[in-house]
This record gives sequence, structure tokens and C-alpha cells, in this order.
Amino acid sequence: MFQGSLLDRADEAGPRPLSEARRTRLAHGAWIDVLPAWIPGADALFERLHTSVPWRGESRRMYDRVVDVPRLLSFYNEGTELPDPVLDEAKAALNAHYEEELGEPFRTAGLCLYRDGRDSVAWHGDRIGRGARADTMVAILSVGAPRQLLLRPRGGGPAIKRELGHGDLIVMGGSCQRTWDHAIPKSTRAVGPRISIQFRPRGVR
Ligand SMILES: O=C(O)CCC(=O)C(=O)O
Ligand SMILES: [Fe+2]
Repeated sequence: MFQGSLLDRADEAGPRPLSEARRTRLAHGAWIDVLPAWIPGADALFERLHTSVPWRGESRRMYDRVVDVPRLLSFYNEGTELPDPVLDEAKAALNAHYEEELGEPFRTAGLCLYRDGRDSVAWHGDRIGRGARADTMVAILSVGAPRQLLLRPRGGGPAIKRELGHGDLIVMGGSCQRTWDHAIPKSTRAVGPRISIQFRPRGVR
């Protein structure tokens, strides 16, 4: 389906079919699919997103203080144009592969920019919406510097770790958002910027 598409780059291997993603079943009905180096042209995509996305800082109330969220954000709701055609193609490919299992399409895209190792996301599940109650999927495309994604069962138990590298895809599925938490920890090493693109169905945040 990518023939002649924007994801094709003559100088690189073509995009890997999503059927090559490896599924790991986790406890409590959660699973992750991982497909390293999913998209070609990741360098150019990173550069375009880094410069053209209207990145915003956010602050959140934490107990009695207001603190800056340690990353920059940009959210593309359904019905709004994605910031890059490669993201439209990525979403279409994800829907072609996952929509039947998911029961609905991915519709929104949340983008995060981790400027360096001090940026992070704390332990959480995507439970603002339906992910708190129902099985769902969150598909994350990473570009830029590799960072660790940690996952741990909410009820306690050891964490698992996956390095998310340039062009990699991870899909969290099943009960993952309500029975597991995930985090991108800060890194004390010198790391360059990373952009993550999270595709979610309607009503999942
Ligand atoms: O940056 C990532 O890969 C994870 C981001 C995340 O968990 C979120 O925005 O909910
Ligand atoms: Fe998340």
C-alpha cells in the first residue's frame, strides 16, 4: 500500500509491513507490539516536525504548586490536519492493520518533544478517557534520539523496558492503559531530542 507513497525513499529500505511487528503478551490482558525501524525517511520527518509543529509548553497543578510539564506538546484532534503527510500515511497503515482488532480507527495524534534527557513523562496510563475502563490501543511512533519506555503492572511487579529508537513503532494494546502504567524516565546521559507521535482512537487520552 506504500507503493509510490511519501513513505518511500529510493535510498532506503521500504517501510516494514506491520505484520512483522512482534507481540509480547503481558500480564492482566495487556500486550505490546514492537516493530523497530518501521518507517523510512525518519531523519527528514524528525527535522520537519521539529521545525514546523507549534510546540507548546504546558504547566500542571501538582498538589499546591504549578509545575511545567517536562516536554513540549502538540495535539491534533480528529478533523484537524496532521502536521506532516507521512503521519497521515502512518495512521492509514495502522488502521489498515489494526482497525479490525481494535474495532475502530485511530483518529487523534498527540505529539511530544523531549528536548533532552531532562524531559520525561512520569508513570501513568492513558486513562483520561475510555482507556480507564475499556481495552484499547495506543500506537507510538518515535523519531530522533532513542529513549527508554518503561512499563509496569499497576498492581505491582517488575517493570519491563523497551528502547524506542529512530523510526520505531510500539503499540500498547488490550488492557495496557488500565492495568499497566508506562513512563519515559529522565536520562543522565547526554541525549538529543526525541519526538513521539501517539495515535489514539476517539475518546482515549
Ligand atoms: O513519548 C512517549 O513515547 C510516551 C508518551 C506518553 O506516554 C503519553 O503522551 O501519554
Ligand atoms: Fe502515555
